[in-house]
Amino acid sequence: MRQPPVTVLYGSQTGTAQEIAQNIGGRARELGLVAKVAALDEFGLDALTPATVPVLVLVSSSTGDGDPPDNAARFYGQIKKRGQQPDRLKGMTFTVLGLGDSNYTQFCRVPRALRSQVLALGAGEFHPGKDADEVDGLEDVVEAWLDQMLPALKRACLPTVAAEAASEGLKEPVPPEHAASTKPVPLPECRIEVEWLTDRSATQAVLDKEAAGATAEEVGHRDPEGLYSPEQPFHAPLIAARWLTTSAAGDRRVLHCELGVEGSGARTHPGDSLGVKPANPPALVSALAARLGLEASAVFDVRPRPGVATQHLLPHLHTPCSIGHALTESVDIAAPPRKSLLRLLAEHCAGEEARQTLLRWTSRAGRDEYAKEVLEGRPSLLDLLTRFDSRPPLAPLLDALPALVPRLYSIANAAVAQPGKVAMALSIVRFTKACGTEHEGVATTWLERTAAPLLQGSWKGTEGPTPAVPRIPIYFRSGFLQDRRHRLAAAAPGFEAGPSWLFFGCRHPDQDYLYKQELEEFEADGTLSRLSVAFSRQQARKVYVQHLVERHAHELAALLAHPAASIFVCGDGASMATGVNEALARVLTGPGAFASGADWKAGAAALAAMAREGRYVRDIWS
Ligand SMILES: Cc1cc2nc3c(=O)[nH]c(=O)nc-3n(C[C@H](O)[C@H](O)[C@H](O)COP(=O)(O)O)c2cc1C
Repeated sequence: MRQPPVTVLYGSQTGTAQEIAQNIGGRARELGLVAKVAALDEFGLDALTPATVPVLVLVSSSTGDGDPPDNAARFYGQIKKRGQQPDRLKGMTFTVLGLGDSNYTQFCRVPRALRSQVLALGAGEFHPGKDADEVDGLEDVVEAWLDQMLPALKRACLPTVAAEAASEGLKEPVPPEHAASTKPVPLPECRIEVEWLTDRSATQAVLDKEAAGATAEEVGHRDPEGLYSPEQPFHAPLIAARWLTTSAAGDRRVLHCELGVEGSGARTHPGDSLGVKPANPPALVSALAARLGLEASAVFDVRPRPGVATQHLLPHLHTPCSIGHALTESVDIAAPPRKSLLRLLAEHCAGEEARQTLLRWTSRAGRDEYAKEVLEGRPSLLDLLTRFDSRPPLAPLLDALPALVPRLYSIANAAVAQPGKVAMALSIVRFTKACGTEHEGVATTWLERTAAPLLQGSWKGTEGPTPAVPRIPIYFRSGFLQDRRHRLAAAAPGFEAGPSWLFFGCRHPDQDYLYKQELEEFEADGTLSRLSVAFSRQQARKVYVQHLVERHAHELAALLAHPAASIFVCGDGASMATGVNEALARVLTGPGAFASGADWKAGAAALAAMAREGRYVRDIWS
């Protein structure tokens, strides 16, 4: 009897789930199984049948506010549609690994929904799923789950007749790989072949189309509902830009950009965000193409390798396209390379020592080295190719590189106050890495370059470059305030608004007090009942917003006792949101919790209840 194949499908916004899925595929192959790996949208719901996919492993993250990653959005929308045949997936056996972050209100919403839909359609589980939380650190949890899941996967793949005979030998799970294992991650399977276009006129037509940029039809695209996507964005002109920080703020530079959205049909709300599709820095693109020995103007197409039957393979590549275009617009070349990519580089190193180093970094024993050299050191793909003298071929490289995905920015104004435009504030990311080269944040430096004529005062008219602006709802702080001001002005006579208190944090009043003028106006005209600003670097001791929350614990507790009281937190998820969460939990535990250091579990439960009721909303990033 033929062995059933394993299908590993992933939904991944920033590449973590993709990396884990590739790793599962590789390890399944090492166990002698036939495994294929694809993004959920590459594979497509139509192809998901018990006959084609008898054994399924799903790995997915969530993005936005519990939304599906871009490469899973179509599949997710389809599988959640009502009216599907209830036993469509009967006979399929599956498991789900969810990746999430419990700082988000909708923890693991997408993997959980995928699991319940696949179950509802009649499939059964061969192994219990797992929700892995960034807060606990993904690696240990995922590795422990894999150690248990892989033997179960092998058992699930035994043909039924053979299963009975062999089950004796497999009763004991395959022993977990030892933490100190020096075994490198498996080499990712390359699913594509590259075909170079040699016909001159066909090549020229592709280059001309790329040089012309978005067509009039694309620029003119309007959705009647105001709904846009990375594939069909609304092309918004950049109409204004200014710095929100002074030169005294040193390396902290925050840029305010305004985009025209007149006629888009979009109705943005406080808390919504913008997705902006950036382009990689031109200098990095040319240097990378040169290092790989490729002409930026060479045009290629891709086709699946024999045996790879995936519906929409690498849809982000938009082939046929030029090398320059693919490296600029389609793949993420600036992110720290994942282990599967390092494994590929190791295969194509000139020297054995370099190869061994890279292989070690991908193994469990080399985990600390990987963390130090790659996660902390942040070398780009180019840095590593240069350092290790590696030259991988184009096809596996394109298959291994994550897609260049839109970056999300909270909307910094309110549609009700400023109809027809959306604003965003972004910190420019640029620093020198341990290896000595510069790291440029892809989207922020691209927006800075795009806004340069406005910043230098050399702007003519309002026609400008056209960043893509899909509508992705999450929360934003300043939008909330402007919205409140207008709601108050428009309120019926006698309407009494409750109090509003903003805790705002920055470094120094003269350097990075973002939107100072607007916030002070809000306080003066009563939009805000109270404004408390923490300047972390104005005095010797660091003061952050969570310290102000603690300082005002009694007054805050009284306000939050109101059954309609709401808390909105926006900003850095790594330290601010965690610190504020703890401070608020203490506030809600009751007076004296700060002074006595009492256990604040009761406060944490009260916060969780507020989150469930939509009264504790966090828009955070790290
Ligand atoms: C902008 C953004 C929004 C996120 N939203 C959620 C969410 O709503 N729920 C959740 O559990 N995790 C959320 N996360 C956490 C990711 O799911 C988690 O970091 C995951 O490991 C990312 O995997 P990926 O790289 O495959 O996308 C979010 C992360 C980011 C950056």
